Amino acid sequence: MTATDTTIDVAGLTKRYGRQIAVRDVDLTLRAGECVAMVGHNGAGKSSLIKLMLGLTTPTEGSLRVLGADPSSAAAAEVRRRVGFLPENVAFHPAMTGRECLDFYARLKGLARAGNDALLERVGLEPAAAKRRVGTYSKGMRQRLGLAQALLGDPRVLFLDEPTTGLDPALRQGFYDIVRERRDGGATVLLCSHALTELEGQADRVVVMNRGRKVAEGSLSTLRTLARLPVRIRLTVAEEAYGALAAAAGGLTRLPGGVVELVCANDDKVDVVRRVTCTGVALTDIDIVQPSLDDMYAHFLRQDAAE
Ligand SMILES: Nc1ncnc2c1ncn2[C@@H]1O[C@H](COP(=O)(O)OP(=O)(O)OP(=O)(O)O)[C@@H](O)[C@H]1O
Repeated sequence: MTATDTTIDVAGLTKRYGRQIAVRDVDLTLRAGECVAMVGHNGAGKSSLIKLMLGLTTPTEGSLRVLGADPSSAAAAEVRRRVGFLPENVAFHPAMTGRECLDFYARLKGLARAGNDALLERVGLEPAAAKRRVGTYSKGMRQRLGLAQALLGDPRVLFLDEPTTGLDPALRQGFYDIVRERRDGGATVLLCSHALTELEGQADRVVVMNRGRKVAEGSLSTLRTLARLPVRIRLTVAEEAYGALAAAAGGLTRLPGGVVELVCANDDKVDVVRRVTCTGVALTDIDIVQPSLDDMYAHFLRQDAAE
């Protein structure tokens, strides 16, 4: 990884609205070819940070570079053409067709309209749908059009704010397929979401925000190591074996379906499994459940509150 891979560089960034501090002293570096998820409660500062990166607002303190330029400066006009943004509540003129909307945004970005049909098809809006007025679109179709708008001009930086809210699982999957395609093509993707479980497997890195501050950052495995949350070992065994298991591995919790759960530190899991198998009890199944992104998120918020 070289310095030229850096697409977004944020240092000591603070944004105040009067007495309200929306973003507090945030440092963040994003690189080409990575998908980063920013998670946080309502009011954590995610949208404020994206607005700063888009150049829609200016920092109160700190510095910010997007593709090498200050995004709010006049000099960043060219940079803005290489940035795509899908806002949380995307809205288009209901009387315009999907195709007309996309052509309109292409003109705003100073782009040719030639590739727009292909782009609409890529996001799943077939020609018949693209000819319909947006007012007749379902939520999923509006969101697909929003994504097509964000992808105009093959942006090097893509901001997606709550992109999958209200989409069914199949649409969400299709959405993430496109995100992965862009990331693999070298774009930086920053996506904000409350839907933590669906981010597992999608994001290379997670940034946890709380009350305007960045409280944790890293890949899921890094966050797991930092959080040091226990793992759950779930065993399916006959009921008469419970006593032997409890003696070998400590306290256990009974779950439905003949399953018992043992909780231990991640570093101890191999040892616990060894002790369990040494008891000689007949195991029908074994499952090791790592802490979810939801668990880690809750942990970092608790830690931040305690500090
Ligand atoms: N224009 C503004 N004027 C005053 N306060 C603002 C403004 N924009 C945001 N804030 C405040 O800054 C804080 C951070 O808000 P922000 O919208 O960035 O959070 P968020 O993490 O995006 O939340 P959500 O998930 O609800 O979109 C909140 O307390 C909010 O009320």
